[in-house]
Amino acid sequence: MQDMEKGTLPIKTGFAEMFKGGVIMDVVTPEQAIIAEQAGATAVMALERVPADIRADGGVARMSDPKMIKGIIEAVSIPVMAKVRIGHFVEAQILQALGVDFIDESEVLTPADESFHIFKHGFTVPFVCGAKNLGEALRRIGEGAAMIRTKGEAGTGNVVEAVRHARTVLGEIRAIQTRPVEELMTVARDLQAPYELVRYIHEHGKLPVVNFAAGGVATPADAALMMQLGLEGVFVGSGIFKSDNPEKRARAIVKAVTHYNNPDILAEVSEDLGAPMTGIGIDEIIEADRMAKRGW
Ligand SMILES: O=C(CO)[C@H](O)[C@H](O)COP(=O)(O)O
Repeated sequence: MQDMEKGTLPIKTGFAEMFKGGVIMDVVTPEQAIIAEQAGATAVMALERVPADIRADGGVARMSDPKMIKGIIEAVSIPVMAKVRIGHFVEAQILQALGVDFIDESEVLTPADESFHIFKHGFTVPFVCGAKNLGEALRRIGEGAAMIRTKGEAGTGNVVEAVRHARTVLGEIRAIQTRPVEELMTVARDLQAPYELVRYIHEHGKLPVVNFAAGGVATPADAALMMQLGLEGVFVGSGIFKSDNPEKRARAIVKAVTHYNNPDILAEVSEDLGAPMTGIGIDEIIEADRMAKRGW
């Protein structure tokens, strides 16, 4: 799609701005990618299994087969993202060589490195990364992420963790704005975040990159909830293609994100969608299976 070979940080973050107000959908086949594009997705995330299936299957989840990613790139005209394991910079080199438009360094896959994330400034392709709190978001931005998303708890169809992470990040941003400037170095120390980025938050009251919701969004109401909380767009993985009527649900979620403040439209698009994916209660997940705790 876009030539990212000379991708500087402003080009990468500017590209992410184009997704604002939109829905990015996980797809596992070219056919699903076409459904997503026709429903109005602003981008697709190409992967072999949606998070609900990764969770159900267990084992090691890795970067998808390049052939499958190429098939999806050929099928659609919207940007195509794909996932690498946390810290797996060789998987990222491969995806960059394939020409994907964005890389998700994702906790949904099995981490390759427990201590170190990818040095994303070293790539021309832009990256999106998950975060549970502001410190984590700023560390990823410090490493070069051009976009942030809440981690939520992917593959559960349960929005509660995405809400928790969104409220945490946005609440921490508001708290920084109230601090006098001389306290910001201590704030940076406590958050384990780069000082210059804490200064940016203090001055602007927002992250320096686009901030999306992800992990557990399954209904139009979930998507609108994340927007009303203050996020700038939504990733939906399992919620669409693990539901009864993916075409209709995909269109409904896109409309819900566009009209997130209009309850009449939200009521209309929520009607007769067929069964949503079966969700999982967060308490039903054992600690070891929590995807959100991967990465730091
Ligand atoms: O990293 C992601 C963005 O594509 C995940 O796939 C996303 O969090 C999806 O989670 P879910 O399946 O719960 O919607």
